[in-house]
Amino acid sequence: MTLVLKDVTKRFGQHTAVDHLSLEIPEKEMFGFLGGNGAGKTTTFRMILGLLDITEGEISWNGDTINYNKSHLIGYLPEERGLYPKLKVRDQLIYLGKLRGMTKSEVEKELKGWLERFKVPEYIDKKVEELSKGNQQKIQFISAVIHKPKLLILDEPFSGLDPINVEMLKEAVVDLKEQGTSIVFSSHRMEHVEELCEHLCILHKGKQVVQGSLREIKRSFGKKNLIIHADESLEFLKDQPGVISYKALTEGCELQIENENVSQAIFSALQGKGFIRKFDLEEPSLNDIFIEKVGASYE
Ligand SMILES: Nc1ncnc2c1ncn2[C@@H]1O[C@H](COP(=O)(O)OP(=O)(O)OP(=O)(O)O)[C@@H](O)[C@H]1O
Repeated sequence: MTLVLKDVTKRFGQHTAVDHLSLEIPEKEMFGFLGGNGAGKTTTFRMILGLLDITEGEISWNGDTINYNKSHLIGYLPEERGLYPKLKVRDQLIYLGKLRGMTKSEVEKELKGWLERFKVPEYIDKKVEELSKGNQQKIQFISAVIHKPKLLILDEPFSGLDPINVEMLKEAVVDLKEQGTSIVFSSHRMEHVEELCEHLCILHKGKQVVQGSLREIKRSFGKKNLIIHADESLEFLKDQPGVISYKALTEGCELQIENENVSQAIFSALQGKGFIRKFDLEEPSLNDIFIEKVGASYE
């Protein structure tokens, strides 16, 4: 059930939106697509789903192409949310569920379960236009998963949600993954991918700049972050060999260092420099990795 992209390119006229992208997205896993505005995430999803022609390359799932409009095995939360404003939530979901091969009573049972889980059971007979944007998004998420798809593609699932709803949706996504759904999602936010995904890809201007397992990506990056809290000034550490960058914190400093051995030397250099309250060697964040690979700050 692996999703495979082989050397996939999409051009819109002269503009290359996706540039020779090759990926293997493992089954029953959560895969993260990171990238800034216009990086090519939505275009890639639309090609995976068969909603957009591929200019060059191949995409297969279980060795076959995907036709989202004809498959009840796929769920898709598009970036541009597309519910019918005048329809009641119940009627809308029954309509969409039937398109995915469900009966009315199956849809109603699943829908009630999801609305209760999202703590909005009263929305079942409300028109979509009566709901806030964030709550409409929850309904659209339900419409993407109500038929229990095997492959779920979520385009920016957390954007526009308040922190409580982000958590609620994250938990739902993790549960679906544990039940065996393969999930691919895009985000602008590194921390969401860092928290949820085993494998990821960072796109920049249509090109893949990083790809692989989160653990491997961090390990192969080599550099580490060292956080030190102390009573005395630590500015002298700026000039220690192996220190790449120094950032002063209210309680001490954060250093980017070349490798673990440098932390050993810094530990020795701190002897006799007052009371050290914290000395933590951490993996680099995805943000650090992105900045290094793309050479630009990233939000
Ligand atoms: N139908 C189209 N016609 C022409 N250009 C397009 C079309 N769709 C997308 N593009 C261009 O392709 C590039 C990639 O767009 P895409 O929507 O895939 O990016 P994205 O990573 O999803 O960005 P965002 O995070 O802003 O949604 C952009 O430069 C965009 O302008």
